[in-house]
Order: sequence, then C-alpha cells, then structure tokens
Amino acid sequence: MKTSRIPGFYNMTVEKRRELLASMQLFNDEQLNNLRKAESLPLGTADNMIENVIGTFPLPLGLGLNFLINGKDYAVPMAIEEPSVVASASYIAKIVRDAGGFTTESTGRVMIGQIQVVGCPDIEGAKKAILAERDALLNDANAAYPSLVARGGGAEDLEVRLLNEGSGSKYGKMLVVHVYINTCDAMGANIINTMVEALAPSIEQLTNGKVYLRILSNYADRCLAKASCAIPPELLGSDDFAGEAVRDGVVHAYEFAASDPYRAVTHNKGIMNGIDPVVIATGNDWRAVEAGAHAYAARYGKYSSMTTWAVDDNGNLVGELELPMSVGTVGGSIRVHPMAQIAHTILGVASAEELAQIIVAVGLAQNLGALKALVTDGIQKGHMALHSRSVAMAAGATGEMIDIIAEQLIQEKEIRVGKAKELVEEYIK
Ligand SMILES: CC(C)(COP(=O)([O-])OP(=O)([O-])OC[C@H]1O[C@@H](n2cnc3c(N)ncnc32)[C@H](O)[C@@H]1OP(=O)([O-])[O-])[C@@H](O)C(=O)NCCC(=O)NCCSC(=O)C[C@@](C)(O)CC(=O)[O-]
Ligand SMILES: NC(=O)C1=CN([C@@H]2O[C@H](COP(=O)(O)OP(=O)(O)OC[C@H]3O[C@@H](n4cnc5c(N)ncnc54)[C@H](O)[C@@H]3O)[C@@H](O)[C@H]2O)C=CC1
Repeated sequence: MKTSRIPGFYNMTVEKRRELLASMQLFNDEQLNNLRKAESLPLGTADNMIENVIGTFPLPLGLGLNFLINGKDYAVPMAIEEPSVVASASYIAKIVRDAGGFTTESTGRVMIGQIQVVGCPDIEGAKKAILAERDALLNDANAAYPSLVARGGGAEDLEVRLLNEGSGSKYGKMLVVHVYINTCDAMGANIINTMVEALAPSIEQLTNGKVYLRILSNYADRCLAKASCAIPPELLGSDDFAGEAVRDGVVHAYEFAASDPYRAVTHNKGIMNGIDPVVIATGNDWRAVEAGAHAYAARYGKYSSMTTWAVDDNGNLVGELELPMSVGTVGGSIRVHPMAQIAHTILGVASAEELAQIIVAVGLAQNLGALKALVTDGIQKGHMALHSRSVAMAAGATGEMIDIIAEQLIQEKEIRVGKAKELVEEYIK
C-alpha cells in the first residue's frame, strides 16, 4: 500500500472506511462483499472447520495504522475484543514512523519435529546409529513431503538429545531426535508431524527402542523474528510530560518487568495484546505463538520481559522484541476463512517471514503504548475512555444512546456498568 497513514480514519463510519480501502484497491468486490456481510464466516464453512458446530463467534476486525516497517507501509488487520489496543498500536506506530520506522529481521523458517524414543538397551549406541544414518533419515523425511522440497524447504538437519538423566525415574534415560525442517510459508505443524511419523519405524529399528511421541515443538527457537526501533525523546513528550521523562519512565518500566515475574507477565500480556490480534486475523494458530513466546521469555531460566528498552548514546529510546513466530501465509485455515484471506490481502505480505516480522513490530509498538500510558497519565485515562462504549452497551444502551452515555461516563469520571445503568434509565425516562 502507498501509505498506512490515514488521518481521521477512526472518525469515519465503518462503511466509509471500507469504501476508502476499496478505493485504495486493497481488495476485490467479492472480498468487499464478504466484509459487508454480517456473517463473514459462512456456517457451512465453519461446520467443516471444527466439530459440533452450533454457530460462529465473530470478533471486531480493526486496522492498526501508520506502520512503517523496513521502509514499507502496512495497515495491519487486528481481530480483538479489547478497546484501546488498536488505537494504541496506531498511536505508537505514528511516533515510530516519524523516527524512521521499525527495523525487522528474522532467522529463517526452520521448525523442529521431535521423536521420543524410550527403552533403548544401549542409548549411546542408539544415538550413534541415528547420526550415522543422518542423510538417509533426512531423505526419508523429505520423501514423506516432496512438495515442500520442491518449494525449496524440507528436512535440513537432525540432532539427537539424551533426556531424563538423573531424574530418578524407573524408566531411565530417553532419547529424543530433533528434525530441523524448513517449512517455507506454512506454519508447518501438519507437515512436520507427517515427516516425523514417517521416520518413526526407522528410528525404532536403529535404536531397538520404542517410539512414543512424534510431534512438532512449539518452541520454535530457529524461527525467530525481531523488531527494533529508536525514538528521539522529543517524539515522546507532550504538554504535560517531557520526552526525556517518558523515555526514562519506559526504561524503568522495562527494568521492573526484567527483574520481577509478577510484572513481566502483565508487561508481556500487553505485548500479546498486539501480537494475538494479528495472528488471529491472519488465520494463524495463536496458541502455538503464545506458548512459544512465553517459553522464549523464560529462556535464561527465569520468566522475564519479552522486550528490552534502553537509551542509546544519542539519547534515543531504543526498543527490541525478538520472539519465535511460527506463522504461515498458507495452510491451516488461512485459505478457508474468508476474513483471513481479506487480512492477507490488506497486509500484502509476500512470505511468512515478512508476516512474522510485522507481527513482532506490532508487539513492540503495543508494549510501548501501554508503558507510555503507564508512566504518564496511567492506563485508565486512554483505555477507559475507549472502554466506555462497551460499558454503555453492557448497561443496555443501544444506537445513538451508546455514544451519549459513553461521553457522560467520561465526563463524570465513573466508567462502570452501575453508573451506566443509572444513566440509561434516566435517558429512557
Ligand atoms: C488510547 C491512546 C492511544 C490515546 O492516546 P491520545 O494521546 O489521546 O491519542 P491522540 O488523540 O493524540 O491520537 C494519537 C494517535 O493515536 C491513534 N488513536 C487515538 N485515538 C484513537 C481511536 N479512538 N481510534 C483509533 N486510533 C486512535 C491515532 O493513530 C492517532 O493519530 P491520528 O491518526 O489522529 O493522527 C493512549 O491513551 C494509549 O495508547 N493508551 C494505552 C492503551 C493500552 O495499552 N491498551 C491496552 C489495554 S490495557 C492492557 O491490557 C495491558 C497492560 C496495560 O496491562 C500492559 C502493561 O501493564 O504493560
Ligand atoms: N502443536 C501445534 O501447534 C499443532 C498445530 N496444528 C495445526 O496445524 C495447522 C498448520 O499446519 P501446516 O502444516 O502449516 O498446514 P497444512 O497442513 O495446511 O500444510 C500446508 C500446505 O500448504 C502447502 N503449501 C502451499 N504453498 C506453500 C508454501 N509456499 N510453503 C509451504 N507450504 C506450502 C503445502 O504443500 C501443504 O500442503 C494449523 O491449523 C495448526 O493449528 C496441528 C497439530 C499440532
């Protein structure tokens, strides 16, 4: 897209926003119609996606605006129920844009398949036997998924690990084979599972042991994406808060999260506020991303902050976020869910690596949005002002009443359902 800077987007009606995006040729007529349909996931499709279907469960889909990443503009689709997240991501993306944008990179697309072997009579011999057959095993894995190899991916390497040593278990040590697989643009769970299941009989023969689990690892630490930004303090200030004070407050907030798991969990929840909505909107597996992200936050033996924030030699606030990001642009439900297709069209990414990098940039922005609010006005001011409409609706407000009651709640600084119910009753009288 030419630019993701669309001032006043949030003041437009939903229909105006759609028309504007269509005029920017972000989607075709069919996709525009899908967006317009109240039921954007047809029931028949849903019924074929999971089991025991009785309906669908829609979420609001918003656009994170202003994102400039590696010099390219992105409007980022975000599916989320929580108010102020999309506004906050757009707010920080606007600031970072003025500072030159986000810089991102990734380590590639290598995922891990695990094969657990127990009861090996000679575990060291079993390890040697597997390593001696490394090339043949990789060939067998690739033969189980030739289309992936044709795309330039496939099983690239393997490793043998010995676990359960000194655990005191009556079952003794176990052997675990790690198969490293380049899954190209797919998240790869099914691909990997197919490959490791295919290898199991050969592994049993080589080890004289019994194979139990054959499954991918969601600890995708060879499929990392990293985003960073450097913001001059003057872009962080306002009439009430000096930029240097905001910058230093953010670093203090980071140091709190880095040293205390009680704070780190909340800090990281704020990061996942940005990440999950993009993962969901693009039809990806958010449980896989969540599990990998939190494990990575504990990689040094203690659960800690996913981001780092520091001040560089020029006085800029420098932030960084690196996470496992096992997302795809194909596979799973991506081509099945019409809204996921629209999300991919809007994003216009060419590869899963590019998508992964956008997602960590949004996570970094979201973290700074929350920290900036926390070290200045406090979270309630911005968040609760936007939450007031949900509170009004929860109290029974409908139609034009919603904005009126929401505004009264903000004016009276009492954004709670009890107060909203009183106001709704007064309004109806
Ligand atoms: C909410 C803001 C952005 C207001 O902040 P503000 O200063 O009032 O914003 P503004 O009016 O100056 O607007 C700045 C930009 O923000 C965007 N923006 C502004 N308003 C809207 C809107 N209505 N809809 C869409 N976009 C909006 C928009 O891009 C706008 O630029 P423009 O396009 O106008 O040139 C700010 O207060 C904020 O970022 N607050 C933090 C919100 C947050 O983090 N919410 C998450 C929920 S709390 C939580 O779950 C996590 C937490 C906090 O516990 C994590 C942690 O502890 O670390
Ligand atoms: N622990 C976990 O995370 C588990 C997750 N899952 C689920 O698995 C699904 C993801 O599995 P996948 O193997 O990704 O999906 P998938 O089974 O749909 O496979 C991807 C397909 O896309 C094709 N393809 C087309 N273009 C490609 C390209 N450029 N690069 C790579 N492949 C391309 C492949 O040939 C393959 O047929 C998700 O729905 C996830 O929820 C399943 C089991 C466990």
